[in-house]
Amino acid sequence: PTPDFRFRVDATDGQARTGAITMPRGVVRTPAFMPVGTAATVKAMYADQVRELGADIVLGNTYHLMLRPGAERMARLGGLHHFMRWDGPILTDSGGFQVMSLSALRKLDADGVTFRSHIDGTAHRMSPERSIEIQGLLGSDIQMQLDECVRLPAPPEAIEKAMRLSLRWAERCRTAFGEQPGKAMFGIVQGGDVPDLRVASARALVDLDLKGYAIGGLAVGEPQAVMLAMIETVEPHLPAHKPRYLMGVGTPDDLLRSVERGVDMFDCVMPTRAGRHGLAYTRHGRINLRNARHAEDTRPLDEASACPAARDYSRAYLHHLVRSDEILGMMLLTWNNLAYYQDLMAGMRAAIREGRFLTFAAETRAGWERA
Ligand SMILES: CNc1nc2cc3c(cc2[nH]1)N=C(N)NC3
Repeated sequence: PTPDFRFRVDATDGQARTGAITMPRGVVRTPAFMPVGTAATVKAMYADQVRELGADIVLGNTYHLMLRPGAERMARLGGLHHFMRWDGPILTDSGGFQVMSLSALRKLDADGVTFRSHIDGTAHRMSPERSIEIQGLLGSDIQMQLDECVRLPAPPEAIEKAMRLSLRWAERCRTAFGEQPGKAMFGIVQGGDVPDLRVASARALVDLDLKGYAIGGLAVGEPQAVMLAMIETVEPHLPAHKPRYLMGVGTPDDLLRSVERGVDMFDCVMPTRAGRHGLAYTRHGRINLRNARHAEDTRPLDEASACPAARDYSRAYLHHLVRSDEILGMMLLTWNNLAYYQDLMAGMRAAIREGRFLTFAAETRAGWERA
């Protein structure tokens, strides 16, 4: 690991790229999938298991951690890495999206957002500066700017207003972040589903010379085609030598199609949340273990997997655990799903290196038909 934050592209295959981000806390192989660790835990997983299944970096949430246990308290306790026993890099979201999607009674102004906690109703204030301060107190390695996320569909004027506010907040976050060797602050491209606004946002953020660029305001219920069109609109305006991070994405198919279009980093609650609801992602496709057809199926989810949850337990047993609402069912399916996501990312990285990405994607999709 190096004293600074560095991104390198090792190989490309069309728009797809594979490489690595090196930081003092470790190396992140790209394309990378970041398991979501919202409340200082990747739900139902030990940190060691998350590492063993191949994740190099996890995501934490400013919004949740500032409410509980509190940013200053987390700092007193030694920071998020020590607290949750994860010694690799951590990326933290800024709270912009969570305030809009989780908090009650929020009031947004040019200076920030005032909101009430969804946990206990207490009032809180988040400004660009406070978001960066909190992410610093948590010990975050990659910090996200505070942005304003509009829910789609929305009138173009509202989308433009939010995009311009987010740009002003990006500048304030960059000033507040200052120079922190080994750490990074990423901007977030906004602009909804309006191509011209997306391009204007991307170009203005690139002028700020940030260390990485997220594409935000997507994966909020829009059709996959719209999401892919926005990536294609923005990608040519982002520097090739800096990471691109698509926030909140996605299904295995979303990942394949987004990597194909030049995205390097992802986070999504899909594999962990689906696991808790009895859904297994496998190379044969998605399997709902609650379904009675599994009641006497002695096969494992995937006998070829290196993950014990996929290889060593019968579908009948997993079906029983899910039907019985047993905690072990959530644990094993979360483990399986995260392992499958990491295997998919590793497969993409190898395929890009060997110049066979499109073949890999086609073969992967073909495998899903046999769930
Ligand atoms: C689940 N979909 C999703 N879209 C997102 C979009 C954003 C985000 C988180 C998301 N999650 N965080 C931000 N700070 N801004 C944009």
